[in-house]
Formats: sequence, structure tokens, C-alpha cells
Amino acid sequence: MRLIQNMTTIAEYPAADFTVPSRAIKIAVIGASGVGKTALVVRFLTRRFIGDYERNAGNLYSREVQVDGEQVTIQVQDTPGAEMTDNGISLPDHVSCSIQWADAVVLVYSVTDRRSFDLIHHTHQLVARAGGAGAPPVILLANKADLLHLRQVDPQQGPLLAQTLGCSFYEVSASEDYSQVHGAFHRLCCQLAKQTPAVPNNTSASATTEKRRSPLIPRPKSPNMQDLKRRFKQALSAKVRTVTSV
Ligand SMILES: Nc1nc2c(ncn2[C@@H]2O[C@H](COP(=O)(O)OP(=O)(O)OP(=O)(O)O)[C@@H](O)[C@H]2O)c(=O)[nH]1
Repeated sequence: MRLIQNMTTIAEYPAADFTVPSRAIKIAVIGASGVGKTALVVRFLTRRFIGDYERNAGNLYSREVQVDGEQVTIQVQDTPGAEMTDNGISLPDHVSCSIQWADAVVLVYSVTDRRSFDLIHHTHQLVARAGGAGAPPVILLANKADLLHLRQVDPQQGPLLAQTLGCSFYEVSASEDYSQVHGAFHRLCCQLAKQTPAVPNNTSASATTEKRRSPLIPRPKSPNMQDLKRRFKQALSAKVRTVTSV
């Protein structure tokens, strides 16, 4: 199966009307704060890595790609960081809603943050519980593989955990390797595209799949490619300032 990304076309829909032109694949990205969720999403969708992100309040990104010659809208929900508490896991409401909304979930931990790894098992349980029989497929991403000297999670622990959870595993570096990040999301998209039948225009494919759907499915925020562009400009101008001041 071939996934062709049209790098020049970025879908942007008005906030008031969020119908999509063809089938849509909805992916929620979940993990502890600071593991690189936003970096991964932006890397996948734009090929770029930007070092500095504001703390994420839960943004929805959207873009059009072609899967096997068919136009598909990929919607990726970046979520606020989950935290471990004395009583277990604390998931912002937004994250729980995103699990209900998504066709698939990407669980992320950082190899430099043991707590983020420990959180995965709990988060996976919540995903499975929320989905019931129709739980969404999950993949596990270990991010920041470039930071060898800061590693707190051994390389073999990720695959073992993935095996226990019954999901695919990828160790990636959002900062160093686009192809790893793209490969992980790409395979997930192909898997989802195979599962969801083509649908008439203006109907979300996920609306046709017989799945768990809570009445609390969140209304997605407006796709924020404008916000992304603003951040690119900020990052670029910061670099220019640094160069001119040297
Ligand atoms: N070295 C390295 N740094 C990374 C990588 N991915 C992300 N970072 C950095 O890690 C920090 C956190 O990244 P974010 O993408 O904001 O993490 P997040 O999970 O979205 O964080 P919250 O918004 O707090 O939930 C940023 O300084 C990134 O530059 C990576 O693969 N390698």
C-alpha cells in the first residue's frame, strides 16, 4: 500500500463547519507531558522539527493525504499531558474524550523519562476500557531515541511492553529522524484505511464504522495550521536573531 503525502496541500476547514470532503482517519496522540507529542505530530504532518513548543492544551491538526490513490483526511488530536498521581493516573477530560473520538491511539513515552514509560500501561487500560469491544487500535512510540546519554528506559523494555499490550512498537526520534516517525504513522494510516470502507462525500468514514461512541465525543477544535505557521515564523525569526547577534 502506498501513502503519498501532498506536501503543498494542507487542509484547513472553518471551525463552524467541520464536515470533511472524503473519508477521515482520526488519531489521538496520548502520553505524559514533555514526551514530544507535539513534536511528533508536527514532524509527521510537516516533516519539520521545531524545538520549542508551548505547553499543549489539545490541538487538532488536519491534512489531506492519498492512500492507494484515494484522498484521505488525517485528523490528529494532540492531547494535554497525562500525569501519574498517588491514586493512579490523572487524565485531563480532553484526553478521555479524545479516546472516544479516535479511530486509533498513539501512546507515547520518552526513553529519557521513566515515569512516562510507567504511565503507558495505565493509559492503555483506560483506552481499552473506554473502547470496550470496539477499542481502537493502539501503537506505542518511544520518543527521544537520540538522547542516548539521558536514557532511563532500556531499549528492550519498549518491545516487551508492546507485546504485553498487543500493539506495534516503534522507537523514534522526532528531532533526528523523519522517516522513523513517518513510518510509524504511515503504517497506522494504512491499517486504518484498510479497515474503513470508502464513503460518500461529506461523510466521515469513522461515522460509518460500527464503534463505541460516547455522547461526549468532543467537537474538534478548529485545525490550527495558522497557529503552526505562526510558530514557524517565530522559530525562524528567533534563529535569525541568534545568527545576527553572533
Ligand atoms: N532531543 C529530542 N528532543 C525532543 C524530541 N522530541 C521532542 N523533544 C523536545 O522535548 C520537549 C517537549 O516536546 P513537546 O513536543 O512539547 O512535548 P509534549 O509531549 O507535546 O508536551 P506537553 O505539551 O507538555 O504535553 C521540547 O523541548 C522538544 O524540543 C526528540 O526526539 N529528541
